[in-house]
Amino acid sequence: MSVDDESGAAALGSSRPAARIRGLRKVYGGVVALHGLDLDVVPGSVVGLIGPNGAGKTTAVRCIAGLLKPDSGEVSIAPSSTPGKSPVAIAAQEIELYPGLPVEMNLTFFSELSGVADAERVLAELTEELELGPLLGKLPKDLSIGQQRLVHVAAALVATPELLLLDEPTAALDVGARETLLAAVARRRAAGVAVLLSSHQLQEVETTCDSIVMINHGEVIAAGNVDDLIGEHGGGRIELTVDGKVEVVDGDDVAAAIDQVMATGGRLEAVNVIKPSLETVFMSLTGMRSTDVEAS
Ligand SMILES: Nc1ncnc2c1ncn2[C@@H]1O[C@H](COP(=O)(O)OP(=O)(O)OP(=O)(O)O)[C@@H](O)[C@H]1O
Repeated sequence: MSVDDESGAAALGSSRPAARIRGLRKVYGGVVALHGLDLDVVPGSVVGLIGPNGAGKTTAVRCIAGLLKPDSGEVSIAPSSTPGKSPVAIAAQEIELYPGLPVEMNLTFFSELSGVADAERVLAELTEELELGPLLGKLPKDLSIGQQRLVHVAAALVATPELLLLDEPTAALDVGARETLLAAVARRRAAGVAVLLSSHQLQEVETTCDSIVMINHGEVIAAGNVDDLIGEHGGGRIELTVDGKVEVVDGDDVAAAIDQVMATGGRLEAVNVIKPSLETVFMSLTGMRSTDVEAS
């Protein structure tokens, strides 16, 4: 990773990417995890990084954060435009908290590590924003997995980064905590932070992200504005279960789909109508079914 040495003063409010990724390639032994990823994340936007299990999302996020060395390619991170803020912070997929420190000390430690200005105020605001108050005195082992995840993401937010990398930040969060966290992400976007959000939760990606990069087997299979992609690839589909087998019919005409599938006989057990959405884009481009997507 390189942090550009030009002044970052123009980064906020400009279209200059906070992260500029070109030709990112990573091979593990014989497995090519990334074939040459191109990606920009501009200030004040949230880019969703989506793809099936093993697509290469975590590899990409870790390479961008500088935690993993790519085999080739360029990762440029814009320097911080504001003294006391970090250029980049990551909430990695694996929860990383110091087991011997209560939550408050963990967060204080991470804010000191990043050299954030006015750490006490930042921590107090974050505690209120993410409703962390009841957790502050507890050790990580005494938290639920969802609570640990929230504190783990908070440890990235205390760095007040200008580029925020989030790898499955809402995994294991309940509905309330998920909404609280996504609202915090939206506030940072509004404040000019560039966010890269990797997630399997396509509904939250659809509502939270301005654009997406969809990868499969380490290659980009779609990229762009969420609404444009839904318009282009997200036609509705109908899944009909006949004698335990799922048949997929494209379109939104349920009666015609039933007629088509029942023409060959069999017992109709279930009909699942899927409206155009990021999920239908995902299914159309990866060949997955809705049940696969729910399980992923
Ligand atoms: N340390 C490793 N050693 C060998 N292969 C690895 C390693 N880490 C990842 N891989 C492989 O690289 C590919 C991409 O993995 P990666 O974890 O980046 O995918 P992902 O999209 O984040 O998956 P998931 O959605 O399941 O978290 C997979 O084929 C995976 O098996």
